[in-house]
Amino acid sequence: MSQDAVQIIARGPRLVAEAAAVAIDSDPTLEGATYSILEEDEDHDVWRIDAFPTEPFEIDGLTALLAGYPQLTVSVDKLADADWLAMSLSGLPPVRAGRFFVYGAHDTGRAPVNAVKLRIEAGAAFGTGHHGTTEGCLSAYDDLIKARRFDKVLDVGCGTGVLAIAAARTGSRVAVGTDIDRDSVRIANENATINDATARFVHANGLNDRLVAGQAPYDLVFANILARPLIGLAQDIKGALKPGGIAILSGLLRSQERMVRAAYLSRGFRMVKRLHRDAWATLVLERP
Ligand SMILES: C[S@@+](CC[C@H](N)C(=O)[O-])C[C@H]1O[C@@H](n2cnc3c(N)ncnc32)[C@H](O)[C@@H]1O
Repeated sequence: MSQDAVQIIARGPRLVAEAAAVAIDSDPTLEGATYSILEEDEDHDVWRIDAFPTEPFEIDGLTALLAGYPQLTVSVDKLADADWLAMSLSGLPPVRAGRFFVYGAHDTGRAPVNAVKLRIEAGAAFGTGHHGTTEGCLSAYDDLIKARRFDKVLDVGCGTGVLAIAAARTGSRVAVGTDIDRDSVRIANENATINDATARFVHANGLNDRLVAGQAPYDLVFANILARPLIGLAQDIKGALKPGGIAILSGLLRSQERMVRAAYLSRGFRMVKRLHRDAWATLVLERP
């Protein structure tokens, strides 16, 4: 991470903010830039993009891209400390998603008795439960396990490992995850230990790993990554699932739902459910 970490904030109407978010997703040079999009003021149609570029070329790329949307008001603020991510997470409140209660060390003792408690230390990884995509995946999963048990679960793009850990803690015998980011894999394995969960995480691109292949076929695959990789991985995810198995997909914007859905429906998947959180969509699909 560069010394001068910045936060770029862009505010404007939903359609414009969503179009800018799609443009960020489509720009291969901005693949590593983390951002979120959410509704800030429902009454006045104010949506907000928060981007956290870590390299000078990402700052330049994002600023130039957002300048192409004159209806957005853009500000670039220096963050006081290079450890901005840890700082921003340390004060976050716990999250309740279905039966799951996701909390950090600072919230120990606040968990309700009847919840499945997941203590997640994020560090530099994504997945505290606060993001609409993680929360959407956990809520969709919580709903499914009311009626069905998923013996083997795969989590593609595990981040903190929160999704596979949730599965391991609710009866899945096998819970494995992959991430292209080595720090995330380390953090996810640490979180598995903290939560006494038999989940295992490996460094891999998509499903491309011997452990992942060795445990296939799966009853359920989580993939909370971006729209483009979700489309690119459709065939691999189908190949890794049992017939009748479930894919929970997130990381896509509502505006990208149709194209992601098409990639899976064209392979015979059936749409089971979709959830919306802020601008984000979570899709639940069943393999033929
Ligand atoms: C949005 S985060 C999701 C984290 C967590 N699963 C959750 O739901 O909160 C996406 C994660 O996918 C990882 N990722 C992106 N592309 C990937 C790929 N092709 N293969 C494996 N992991 C990938 C990123 O490094 C990041 O940790």
